[in-house]
Amino acid sequence: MFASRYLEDGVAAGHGAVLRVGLIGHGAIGSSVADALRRGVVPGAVLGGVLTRGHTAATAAPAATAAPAAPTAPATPAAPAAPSAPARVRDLRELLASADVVVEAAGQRALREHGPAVLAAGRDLLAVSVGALADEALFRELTRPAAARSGRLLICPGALGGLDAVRAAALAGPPATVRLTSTKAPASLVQPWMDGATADRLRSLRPGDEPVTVFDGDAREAATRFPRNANVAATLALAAGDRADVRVRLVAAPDARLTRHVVEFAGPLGEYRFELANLPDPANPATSALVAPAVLRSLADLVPGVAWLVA
Ligand SMILES: NC(=O)C1=CN([C@@H]2O[C@H](COP(=O)(O)OP(=O)(O)OC[C@H]3O[C@@H](n4cnc5c(N)ncnc54)[C@H](OP(=O)(O)O)[C@@H]3O)[C@@H](O)[C@H]2O)C=CC1
Ligand SMILES: O=C([O-])CC(=O)C(=O)O
Repeated sequence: MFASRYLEDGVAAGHGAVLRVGLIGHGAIGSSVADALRRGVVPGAVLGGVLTRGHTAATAAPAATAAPAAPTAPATPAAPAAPSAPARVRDLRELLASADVVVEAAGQRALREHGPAVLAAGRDLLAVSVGALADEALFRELTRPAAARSGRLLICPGALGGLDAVRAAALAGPPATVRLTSTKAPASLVQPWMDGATADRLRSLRPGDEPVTVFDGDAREAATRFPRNANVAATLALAAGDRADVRVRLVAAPDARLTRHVVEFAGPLGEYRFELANLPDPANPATSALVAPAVLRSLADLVPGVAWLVA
């Protein structure tokens, strides 16, 4: 259904059967996604525009009008990167004009700030900063019945995996246990609200020191208190049927070369355990390098005319 809408829009706008992607954020995730789209890694998807606040040095290039999506055939993944500046837009209005789907990869505040307007404009919104949905009011606003507007909120699995099985099993009945244990390098877990002693303790952990549990509680609180670390907790809770009782433990591990997420799920059909050990993104070690490809995978599912999927 949505695919044919993109197809018709694209053809009507003279862009051919392409999916134009608008990006909010051009940091570790956004810049990788933008580069991959330019290289044609997702056949049928093109970069429409990129919106940032221009606060971060690496993303503070002067604003320029976004180029409209070109109707060219997508390159193969092996094609060399197109050396071009991001298709920078000045504001959300300009981004919406250049996009069929908008990807939020900019932080929980950005999802709060732009999410409602994206959906109201009839664009689908692929959210990465899923922890923002721990705010009940925002969740209700972004998930109002589709009849009220045509855009849909799509949740990117991001750094997690196994959510297909969790979603499927949760449809069979409420799970008895849903647990997430995330282990990261200590510096990535330091938060502005922590007292000086706690922050200093985390920063001073050295290889060989014992891991330190920095949080043990529910998914909503985890996502709120660790907005750059525990979006995955909110994602798991939603996949398990919007459960309030998902237990989350965040561990600072001085020896952690990889960011580890362990999902444990027990439901009426069985028990599952998924463990992901992700390389951190070199541009932002708090973010797993898997997240940008996860966005690309989600976008690939939205391209019109796709013949087969592992959905
Ligand atoms: N679901 C998951 O598995 C994961 C989710 N995340 C989420 O993704 C977010 C982005 O991660 P990452 O790319 O590593 O972060 P970075 O800090 O590397 O990049 C953030 C980008 O967003 C831009 N930005 C920030 N606020 C706004 C805004 N209000 N409007 C427009 N642009 C904005 C920044 O530019 P500027 O400052 O110039 O505006 C920058 O380009 C994280 O904050 C986290 O919420 C991260 C990892 C995993
Ligand atoms: O990238 C990760 O491993 C997870 C993460 O930061 C988040 O969920 O916010």
